[in-house]
Amino acid sequence: MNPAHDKKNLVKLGIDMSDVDFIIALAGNPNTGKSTVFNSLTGLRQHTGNWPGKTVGRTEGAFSYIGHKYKIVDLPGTYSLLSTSADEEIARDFILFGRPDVTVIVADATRIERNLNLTLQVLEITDRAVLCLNLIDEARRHNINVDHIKLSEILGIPVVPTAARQKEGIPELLETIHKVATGEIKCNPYRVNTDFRSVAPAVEKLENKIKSLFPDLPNTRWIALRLLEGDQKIIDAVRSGDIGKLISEEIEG
Ligand SMILES: Nc1nc2c(ncn2[C@@H]2O[C@H](COP(=O)(O)OP(=O)(O)OP(=O)(O)O)[C@@H](O)[C@H]2O)c(=O)[nH]1
Ligand SMILES: [Mg+2]
Repeated sequence: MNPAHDKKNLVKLGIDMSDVDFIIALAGNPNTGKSTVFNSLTGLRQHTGNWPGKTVGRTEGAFSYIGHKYKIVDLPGTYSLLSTSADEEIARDFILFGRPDVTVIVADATRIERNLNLTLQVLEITDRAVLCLNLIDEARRHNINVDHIKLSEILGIPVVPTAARQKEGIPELLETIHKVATGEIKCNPYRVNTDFRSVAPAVEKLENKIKSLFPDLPNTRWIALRLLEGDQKIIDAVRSGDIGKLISEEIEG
């Protein structure tokens, strides 16, 4: 057992980490069934539904599986990790700084193309992820057939088809989460190629600078790429030092 999460940062983000072996995040576009998956894994009854079921902020729950204690965090629905809204920031900060042991991306099987945008963004940050291909019953009804095996090969992470409302596929999802958390399944995530010769030196230079300013910041490469893209929120956070706050407070305290 070798947890990959950043306990210090998770505590800073407000997560109670006592009695936890592994931490799981549930991310995904709005209305893909994240809270329904959360409920079926934890036995809790988070409110679900189109409206007013929308999840705001985070919700935590827990479950045990084969002797391990899991904490699972239901994140607000978001189309992107390139934050423009408070909800998107909550999801991004949790994945970026908390570094969950497994990030489960809940996707709508009837809108797979649109959902892959967030999936690829999550795979830029972490290499421990599972794609939960939810609403597979709806896809079937519309004669949409997603080749989940092929998709898994391309993405380099496990893909589990589910119909969470009917609890279909949930045991398989649980088993897969467990295998990724414990390292039994090793992911090899698809990464959009950013190693172009023309930008590589710039990325490296920026990354080194960020590392020297904020030595404990994880995912400095991701931050460097956002700076080069001109992501204003990240630029502001680096300029003001806010991006390192989470960590520097810990060092000072
Ligand atoms: N047919 C079908 N409906 C589902 C499935 N999973 C969830 N739903 C329904 O889809 C709606 C949205 O589900 P939620 O679990 O609230 O979705 P969410 O992703 O948490 O939504 P946000 O928090 O707003 O992002 C609810 O009416 C669920 O009952 C599924 O597998 N099949
Ligand atoms: Mg929800």
